[in-house]
Amino acid sequence: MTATSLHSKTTSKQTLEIPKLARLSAKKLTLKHDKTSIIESLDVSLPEGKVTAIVGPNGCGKSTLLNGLSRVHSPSSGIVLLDGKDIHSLPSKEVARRLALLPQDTLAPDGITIEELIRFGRHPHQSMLKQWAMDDQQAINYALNAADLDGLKDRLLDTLSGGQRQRAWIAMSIAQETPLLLLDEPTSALDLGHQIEVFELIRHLSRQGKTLAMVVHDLPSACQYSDHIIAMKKGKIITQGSPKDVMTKELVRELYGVECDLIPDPMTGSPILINMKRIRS
Ligand SMILES: Nc1ncnc2c1ncn2[C@@H]1O[C@H](COP(=O)(O)OP(=O)(O)OP(=O)(O)O)[C@@H](O)[C@H]1O
Repeated sequence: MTATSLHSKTTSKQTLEIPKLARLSAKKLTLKHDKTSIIESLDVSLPEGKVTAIVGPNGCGKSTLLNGLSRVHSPSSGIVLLDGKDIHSLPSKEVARRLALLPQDTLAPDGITIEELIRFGRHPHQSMLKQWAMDDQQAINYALNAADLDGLKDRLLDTLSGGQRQRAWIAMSIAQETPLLLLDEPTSALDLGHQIEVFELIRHLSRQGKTLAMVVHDLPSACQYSDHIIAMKKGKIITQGSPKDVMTKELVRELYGVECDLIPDPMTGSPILINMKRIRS
């Protein structure tokens, strides 16, 4: 692991074609587990070309929402629109060319290497008419490099540490080269250095035109690395907007039962949380 950030590495090496924007939104979306509504009649839209952080306490429905938006979870009512069309009416491959989801729980076949895992990300780009080509290998090399995995590409996935495995899955999502990328806690297993690299990569991808949404527990990172925050509680969006506008002492207390002070980052103006103290268990 080098101290070089992914951002600087990805800008200094091969650059892939900038993908077109894709729009993802939901109207009156209701998602249930068993017969219980987790998300009810929710309207949401991801700002194009921006990083959205979805925050909120455990169990409030963040993963359920991400799974609903990526059509892993079918709505009980309401609609998810991908570029204006009902996502459930679109062919799977077409969706997979526009939208990649990195779920919280991942499962890979036994005995595959990192590079083989990342190759799965190219599947939506293959067809009878388009076999494996140079752009596929380029996308894999880019993803390996972006996730700091060049030296590990031939290692078996099940021999890796949790953080290395998480980076391999992030690389697979990047190799899919979709304009929309949804990431469920992408840095949960990563050390501080790799967390920063992944957040910088996410920001870098948004600067290339991609639309990203990530579920994040770490509020300071959500404020620092997102353009837009969606704050959820009990299956509802209680507020959303830029970190500067949204992040208040009152919000932190309401979401997490934590008192804190907020000071502006001297460089970016985004809020920094200090003096955090739990006020109820
Ligand atoms: N497969 C399932 N079957 C039944 N209930 C589920 C299932 N998955 C999630 N739930 C319930 O749905 C609610 C929302 O879960 P979800 O995973 O979306 O929350 P979350 O905000 O992502 O939580 P966390 O921060 O802990 O990951 C929780 O009450 C959870 O227990």
